[in-house]
Amino acid sequence: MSTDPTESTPLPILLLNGPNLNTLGLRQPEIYGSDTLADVVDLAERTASELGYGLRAAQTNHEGEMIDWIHEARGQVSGIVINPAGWTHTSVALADALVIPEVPIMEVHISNVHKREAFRHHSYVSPIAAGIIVGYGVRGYEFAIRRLVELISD
Ligand SMILES: O=C1C[C@@](O)(C(=O)O)C[C@@H](O)[C@@H]1O
Repeated sequence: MSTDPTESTPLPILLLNGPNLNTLGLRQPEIYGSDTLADVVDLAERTASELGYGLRAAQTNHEGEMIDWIHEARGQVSGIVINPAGWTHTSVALADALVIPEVPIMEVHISNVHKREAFRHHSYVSPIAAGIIVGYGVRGYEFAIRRLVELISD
């Protein structure tokens, strides 16, 4: 990475986690593992920082709050990594919102949703995502940030 002080700092990456992901580590560890949301944010911060980016992270159980944050992200972030959790499979409104910031979106699922119930096989977010990382456990967040930075740099 260049250390030229005249070079401007890139806009941060936004990491968004949807409903119930605040309970990571407790919730169905046989599916989601034992890492907590704090561990995920720590991993994401370290990965972003290694690549020269700051990270803003937020989690909510309230769909309208998530949509407001996505609107506010327009012009403020370089790209978005999102695990939409249950809204993946239900929310046209979330997918509509994610187009508004006009930045690359990476969709992450900790579990392999395609190995699970049929209702988890469809995602409203995937058609607008630049890429999807599924079934790599929480390391998927790291891979998503690495890919996001490649996309931003292109
Ligand atoms: O809450 C979640 C988490 C999830 O997005 C995942 O990370 O594997 C998969 C979704 O089906 C589920 O509703």
